[in-house]
Amino acid sequence: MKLVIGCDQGALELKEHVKEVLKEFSDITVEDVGTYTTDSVDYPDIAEKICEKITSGQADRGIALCGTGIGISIACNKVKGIRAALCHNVFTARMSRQHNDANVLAMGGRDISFGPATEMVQVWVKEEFLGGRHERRVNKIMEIQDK
Ligand SMILES: O=C(CO)[C@H](O)[C@H](O)[C@H](O)COP(=O)(O)O
Repeated sequence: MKLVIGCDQGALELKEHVKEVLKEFSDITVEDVGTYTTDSVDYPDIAEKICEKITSGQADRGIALCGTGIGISIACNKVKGIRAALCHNVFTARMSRQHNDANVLAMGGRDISFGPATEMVQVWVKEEFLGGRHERRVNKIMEIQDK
C-alpha cells in the first residue's frame, strides 16, 4: 500500500512518530508531503497535497495531522473522492475502515498521545472495509458530492 502523510506545525512530532510506526509494515511505502519544520503553515494547503496524491492514484490512502485533526479533516473532506475520518481511539479508527471505507485517517497532534496513536495507525492500515450495507451508505455519501 502507498500511503501519503502530512501535518501542520501542530502535529510535527506525531507525524514523525507515525512514520516510525509505519516502518514495521514492509508492504507499506510512505510519502511525506510536509510540513517539515515548526514554522507555521496553513493546514488546508497540506490537506490539498495529501488528497492530490490520493485522487491522482499516487497514493492509496493518507494520514492527515494537525493540532486537533479537525481543520485538516474538514479540508480533506472538501475534495471529491476523499473520506477523511477524524479518529480519537482504536475503536473509531477501526470503524472508519470497516464501516466508512475511510481513505484518510485524521488525528490531532495536540490531542492524541503516542501510545494510542500507535495502536490506531496499526489498526487503521490493516483493517478492511466490510462492504454490504456499509457500501450502500458509503455510496450515498459519495453521491452527495455530485449533487
Ligand atoms: O485543527 C486545527 C485547526 O482546526 C489545528 O489545531 C491547527 O493545527 C491549528 O489551528 C494551528 O494553530 P497554530 O496556533 O497556528 O499553531
